[in-house]
This record gives sequence, structure tokens and C-alpha cells, in this order.
Amino acid sequence: MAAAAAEVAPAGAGSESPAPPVCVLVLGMAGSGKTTLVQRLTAHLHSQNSPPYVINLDPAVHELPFPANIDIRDTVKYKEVMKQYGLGPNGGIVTSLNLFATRFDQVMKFIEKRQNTSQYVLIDTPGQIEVFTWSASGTIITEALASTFPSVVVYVMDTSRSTSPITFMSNMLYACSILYKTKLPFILAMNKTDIIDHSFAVEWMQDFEIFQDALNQETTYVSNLTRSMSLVLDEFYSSLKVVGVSAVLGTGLDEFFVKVSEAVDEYEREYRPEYERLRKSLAKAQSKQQKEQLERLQKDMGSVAMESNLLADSSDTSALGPSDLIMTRGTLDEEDEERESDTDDIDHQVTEESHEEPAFRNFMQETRMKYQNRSSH
Ligand SMILES: Nc1nc2c(ncn2[C@@H]2O[C@H](COP(=O)(O)OP(=O)(O)OP(=O)(O)O)[C@@H](O)[C@H]2O)c(=O)[nH]1
Repeated sequence: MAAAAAEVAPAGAGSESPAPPVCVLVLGMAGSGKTTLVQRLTAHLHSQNSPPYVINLDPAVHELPFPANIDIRDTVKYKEVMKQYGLGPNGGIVTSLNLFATRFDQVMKFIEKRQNTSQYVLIDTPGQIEVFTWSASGTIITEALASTFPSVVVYVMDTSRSTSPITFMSNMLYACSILYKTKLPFILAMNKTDIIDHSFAVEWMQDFEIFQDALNQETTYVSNLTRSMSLVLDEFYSSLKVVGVSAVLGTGLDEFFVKVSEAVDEYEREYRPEYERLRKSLAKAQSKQQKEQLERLQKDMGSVAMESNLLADSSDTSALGPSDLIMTRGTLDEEDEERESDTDDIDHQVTEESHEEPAFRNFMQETRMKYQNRSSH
């Protein structure tokens, strides 16, 4: 049975080296059941002896019902951010995510380290969905994940609140916009099937006439628009992977993992080449930036020759744990130092000193002394 095969076997399983983990980005409107689904998936994978790596990206969540390996709340104090920048709740979430995104390269390193032990990386996102999908940080995080690991989006829909054709259509339009925004394989998880079976929604997607019949009960202008929209969305529906689940009961999970596996195949086939290109161009831009920084430094130091390999490697996070994330400091020039001070609301007290760059500072001192000695002779 396909479901059994999907138990804990992501795409690529069976090959010699372990398959890279699959990043499952869970998105959906507030209250659709994202957190409950992540909790359920985590428990399910644990029961299959395949513990996932779990990341919480919601800075405002009060309580997490699952143990997160990386929790944005450990590193960015959402309430402090609101206070310091004079922001409301949504602005606070956006800014917290932006601060976190500036150090997402470290998150990537933690995931990479775990790639032989976790087959799935589950990522819970803020309820204010637009905060993630329409912010720069959402794009940075999605692209960072997808350019390294097979990644899929799971859009969670509250099926019990989508029984009116017009609400259903609004939800689908939203889903469609997210598909275009994230540019990743997309699974529609119709949640809360313990309240209502999702078959009515599947029929609406598969059979235009049935959807029209349901719409005939509505006589507003919106219903005419909805009629036209359902034709437009036909293409979107035809390529959509749909699965009914109950996050509370844990039903539909086997089929869920079958869909994830299909989505991973789709990622490998259609999305990976594009992300590889993106990764290469990012790496090129990064090395160019590093070179420019070094050149600037060299200019500041006068004619003293410097060897780049003497610079302490600020990217080495091997001694850190996920909770130390983001606090690593280590800048090559004052401009960067100043920029960093904007993130003072980040709780870096614990690790700040230990991760200063003593090697680099010593090097600067030594070089300066050499330079002074030379010019005095
Ligand atoms: N009946 C039923 N209720 C569910 C299911 N999944 C979630 N819920 C309930 O829906 C409510 C919202 O669930 P959450 O998991 O907090 O939803 P969320 O999308 O993470 O919410 P935000 O963090 O606000 O975005 C809670 O009361 C859950 O118990 C389900 O499968 N069936």
C-alpha cells in the first residue's frame, strides 16, 4: 500500500547516502490548525522512529504544544520589539521575523548538521499569514530553505469554515496567491475533517457544475464573480495535491505523507534547477561582497599586506547550539557594527561575549603594530 511506503520514506530514500531532509513549510489562516497539525505530525514521526527537526517561526505564540528545536521566541523578544520600535502586534511580528531572517544562515547550518538524523523539517509559521508570505523575511527564509533542501508548502484550510462556496472561493484564491508567491510544490491540507468531511470541497474543485449548483443558492454580485473565478481556478485545481486531515484526531496522515512525497518529486523535477541557479548566484554575490569588504579593510589599513585566512571565521557555528543562534557577532567593519546595534532587542547577553572575535581583534592589533613599526623606521 502506498501509505505504508510513505511512512517515513521521503523522496530519494533507498539511495546510498541518506536523502536530505524535506522542509515542510506549514502556512494557513489564523485558527486553521497549523500548530495542531505540526504537533500531530511531530508525534506521528516520533512514533515512526523518525523524529523531525521542528522550527517555530511564530514570535507571538503563547504556548507551543510541541518541543521546537529552534524557536524564534528564544532569540527575538516580540514584546520588546513592539516596545522599542513603537509597533502594534502585526508590525511586531514582521519586525521580529525580519530580525530573525538576518541570521537565517545559522538556522541553515543547524539543519545541515541534522540532515543525517531527521528526514523532515517541520516549520510552523505565524497566524498572520500575510506577514510571512508578503514580507521580505518570508521570501528570504523560503528561498534559503528551498535552495538547499527539497521544500514543500502545506496550506492548511479550516474545512469546517469553508462550507459556503464564497468563503471556499476566497480561501482558494488566497491559496493560489501563496502558490505563486512561494514558488514551491503545494499541498492543500483540508483540516478538521472530524467536524465535516472534505469530500464536498473536493467535488467543488473537480466538478464545475456541482460548484455552480451550490452557488445558485447565492444571489449576490459576489456569486457571479465567484462563478467566473471558479473557471479561472480550474488550472490551479488540476495541479493541486489535496488531502483531508484531522490534526486533532491524527487521521489522514498516511495520505498526507504520500502527498509530501509526490511534492518532493515535483520539487526535484521542476523547482530544484531554478533554486540551484539561485543558490549559485547568491554564493557568487556573497563572495564578491566578502572580497569588497576585505579590500575596504585593506585600504583602511594602508599598505600592510593581509592574508584573508588570518581572519577569524565568523561563519563557524560548530560550537553553538540552536539557542545561541543569532547572537553571534563578528563584523568586519564599523558600518556593520552599527547596523547590528539595531538588533539590540535580540537577547544576546548570554553568548555575545563568548562569540566576539578575539582572533580578529588580535590580528588587527598586531597588524597595526607592524605598520607603525615599519613607518617609524
Ligand atoms: N475539531 C478540530 N479542531 C481543530 C483541528 N485542528 C485544530 N483545531 C482547533 O482549532 C483551533 C486553532 O488551532 P491552532 O492549531 O492553534 O491553529 P493555528 O492555525 O496554529 O492558529 P494561529 O496560531 O492563530 O495561526 C484550536 O482550538 C484547535 O484545537 C482539527 O483537526 N479538528
